[in-house]
Amino acid sequence: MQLFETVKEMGHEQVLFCHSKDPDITAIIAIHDTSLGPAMGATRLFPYVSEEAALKDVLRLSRGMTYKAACANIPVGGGKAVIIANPQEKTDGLFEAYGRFVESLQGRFITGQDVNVTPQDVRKIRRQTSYVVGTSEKSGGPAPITAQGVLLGMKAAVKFKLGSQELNGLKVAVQGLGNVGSNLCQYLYEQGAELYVTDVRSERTEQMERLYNARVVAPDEIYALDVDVFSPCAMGGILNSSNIPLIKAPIIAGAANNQLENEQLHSQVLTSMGILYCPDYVINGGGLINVYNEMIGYDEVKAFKQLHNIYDTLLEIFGIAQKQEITTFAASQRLAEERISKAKLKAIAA
Ligand SMILES: NC(=O)C1=CN([C@@H]2O[C@H](COP(=O)(O)OP(=O)(O)OC[C@H]3O[C@@H](n4cnc5c(N)ncnc54)[C@H](O)[C@@H]3O)[C@@H](O)[C@H]2O)C=CC1
Ligand SMILES: O=C(O)CCC(=O)C(=O)O
Repeated sequence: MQLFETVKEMGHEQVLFCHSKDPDITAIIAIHDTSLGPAMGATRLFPYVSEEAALKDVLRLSRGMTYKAACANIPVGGGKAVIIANPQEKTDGLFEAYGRFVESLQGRFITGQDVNVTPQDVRKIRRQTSYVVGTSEKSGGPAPITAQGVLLGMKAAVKFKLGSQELNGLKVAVQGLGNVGSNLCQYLYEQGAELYVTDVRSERTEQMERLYNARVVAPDEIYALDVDVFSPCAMGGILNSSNIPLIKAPIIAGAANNQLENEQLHSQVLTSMGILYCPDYVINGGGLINVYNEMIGYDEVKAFKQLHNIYDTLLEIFGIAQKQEITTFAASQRLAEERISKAKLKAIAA
């Protein structure tokens, strides 16, 4: 990867490569855009197969956060961080050392919990820096509200595609039953949806089967199910040229960040197949909305009002895409870029 060429093209302001010897830690913090406010984005811990894979992930995730904030109308910028490590090897020292790197940015980057990082881990990061969110008992952590946002987005998509926002009796396939996916299963069950689930961890699938009468399928069987909605809630890059042709669901509405392996190509393929794709950074904005509200002084009513915008924003995006004959991904990008430009102009004028 040509690093400077890539960051210029993607629009990043700063990429910080973090290393300490004792404890041994390797992490990357990417700040995409701070023109609307400090960069917010959670920290992911993952045993990446290569440094390039970690870098690619953090660059895409941080850019997605800029668009996510704009679509959610939240005055913050986009950032994200990845710690390259095995989840089995997490230590207090690792999170404390990472916290010192976050502190060194003096509030340009504010972080929280993503894949393989728990609220308890975030408390360890907080020992070294105050620039963390998602530890408040008051707001309940970002995952349940992210799942609520996905549910709202799914209702918008079902209304647009099938004519009614009713989820009762619809078949929904959920991939990934972690913090977000398991909450989503609960809400879908409460709405009367029929659940099909998969995870690489059998204890998670067993729990969903027991609690919500979900039908369990193998990880590679989830794509081809004859369902109404496919909800990817595991890792990114899971919609690619080999599995998209298998998808029968007319709607894709899930929480995972960076679902499309190749955004331009795969959003086009989905559109040509008549599949309505909910852009990930719009439908999964609930976590950001939650931690932002936590940062400014948590007010549940205000947070839920902002969360409900996900429904309207998605309907607006679907409308733009239909009218302009573009993909929903391109429509969301347009909407976000317009909002960012307007906010920048307003800031200059003030
Ligand atoms: N936690 C939050 O509030 C937010 C999360 N997201 C995104 O949503 C996704 C899920 O986040 P969390 O639930 O917090 O993560 P998590 O780590 O708690 O859950 C992910 C689950 O996916 C499973 N999984 C991994 N690979 C799989 C595969 N190939 N097939 C089936 N299952 C697989 C894992 O075993 C795990 O149970 C991530 O992409 C994250 O970036 C986005 C916005 C906010
Ligand atoms: O939890 C956070 O810090 C912000 C939310 C986030 O990172 C995400 O939506 O991916």
